[in-house]
Amino acid sequence: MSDPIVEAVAKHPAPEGLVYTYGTAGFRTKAEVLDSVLARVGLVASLRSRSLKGKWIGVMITASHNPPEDNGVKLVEPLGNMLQEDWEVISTEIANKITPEDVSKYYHDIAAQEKADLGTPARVVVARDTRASGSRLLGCLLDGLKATGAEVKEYGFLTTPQLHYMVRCLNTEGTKDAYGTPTEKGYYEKFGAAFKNALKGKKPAGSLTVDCANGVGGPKLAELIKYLPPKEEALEIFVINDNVIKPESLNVECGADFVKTNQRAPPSSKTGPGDRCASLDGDADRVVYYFKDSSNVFRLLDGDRIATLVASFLGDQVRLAGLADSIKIGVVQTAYANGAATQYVEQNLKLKVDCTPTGVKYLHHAAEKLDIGVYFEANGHGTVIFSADTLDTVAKYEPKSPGQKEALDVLRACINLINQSVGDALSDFLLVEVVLAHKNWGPQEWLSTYTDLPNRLAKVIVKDRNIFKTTDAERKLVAPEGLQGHIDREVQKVRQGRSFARASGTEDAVRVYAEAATTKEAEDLARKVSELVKTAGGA
Ligand SMILES: CC(=O)N[C@H]1[C@@H](OP(=O)(O)O)O[C@H](CO)[C@@H](O)[C@@H]1O
Ligand SMILES: [Mg+2]
Repeated sequence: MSDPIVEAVAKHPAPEGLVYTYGTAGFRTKAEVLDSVLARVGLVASLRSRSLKGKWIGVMITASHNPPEDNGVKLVEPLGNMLQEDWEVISTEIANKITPEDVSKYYHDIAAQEKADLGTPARVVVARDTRASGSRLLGCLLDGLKATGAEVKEYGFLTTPQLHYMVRCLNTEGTKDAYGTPTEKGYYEKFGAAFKNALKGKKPAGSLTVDCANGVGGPKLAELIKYLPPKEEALEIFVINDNVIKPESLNVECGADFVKTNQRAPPSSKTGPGDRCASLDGDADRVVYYFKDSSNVFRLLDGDRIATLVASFLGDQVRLAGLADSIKIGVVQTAYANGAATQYVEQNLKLKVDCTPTGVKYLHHAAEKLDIGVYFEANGHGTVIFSADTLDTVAKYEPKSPGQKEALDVLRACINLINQSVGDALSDFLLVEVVLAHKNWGPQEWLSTYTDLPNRLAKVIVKDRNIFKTTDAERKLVAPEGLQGHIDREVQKVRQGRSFARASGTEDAVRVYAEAATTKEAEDLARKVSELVKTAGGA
């Protein structure tokens, strides 16, 4: 009797000699070597769903901010979270099995181990970004899914956060936690209405130009705009870099990663001084803001800035609503957060800061422990999550004055405006616009809240990055032995110095971060620490 698993896997043979890893952002590499991985991810998605008694699992085909020739795939848990860690291991294992028979055996072993009854339904939601390789890879994924007999919902093109939203909606449909209608229209209606309610008649000053990285965010934002209040009443949005007809232009000289890495606007940007601009990445789960100041100097407002802005605003609304005693807000950052941002949150906003390892799943997890958890990576990935108790308190609270009612209304609308399933560039920028409108701030006022410490991020190529082991949320190295002591000595030589080195989870390199009182000191420190890393890594 033929084995459908063996057949599906044999149809998409793995290239010889390649090792795949399910990393921070799923599998991600050159699209031309991903066929076998996609077919096998189909098998894992079904197993995961069956291990959860048929809950919907998401599969997103994207390589986010990577170049157009790359692609990738990641799995989404039922409430929209990133894949659980033991399943990352299973995914890596199955991707690296050599023969189709090995894959099939492993599939059945995992089914037994994870109590995934193969006779019960498996449900999987799939979507992709606009990369040219996406349609071929989708075919490979569907072959894997079909072989397992899964029920598949195909959404075509979606942003990554839209896919997370669909997964959460499908799994909560008809329950008291129902998140929304699991359709694109449902998404636009939910966020469009929340934006209008959160603005409460306030109008953001000026317009916003959104660079969509020539990715899937472009057409999706164009659609979302149809559900926002008319521009005369609320926000005028100019959409640029939205060319998805030319997939080779994806993330090229535009997008959030270009802006953050190069610390400059996309060359195509034509805005004037004081005009707010935002850039999304290729799958629209990251956003950074920027503008030209009155001297025509480029100014970046990154994820740290979004976190501080939003935390301060939500703190105000909670206090004004009379809820400060029952709801505590916290901010979660990684070691890449600028030291000035951390200090501002602790000393000016008087809020708690937690630091976690790099990667959204760690931040999300830490934020889940807070009443209101604001988490952003400096590069613009992030969101705000509200605990079940907080949602309950906010829903039931009876305001004692018109002022309390006003703040409570805004807070309730913000809860709906913020994508609870994952960081969402579209929802995040609408939230920023709401905050700026309420504060009556332009980008200059936002920037003036604190001054970033000059910093440098460098990449060092070493023989084996896996020898670099860290502790203390990746801020200190425990191996190679002695290296941390050398780094500490360099740090002490500069004013307000801070530096750390860690192996990247997405690239074959060690990242070095340094900040100090002046640009020169930050650059020197980054260079010295990079040299130490190079020597220790035997490059
Ligand atoms: C310094 C930096 O920006 N690191 C990024 C990058 O991780 P690395 O492990 O540093 O390669 O990609 C991750 C996935 O997109 C993202 O979560 C993270 O913030
Ligand atoms: Mg992304």
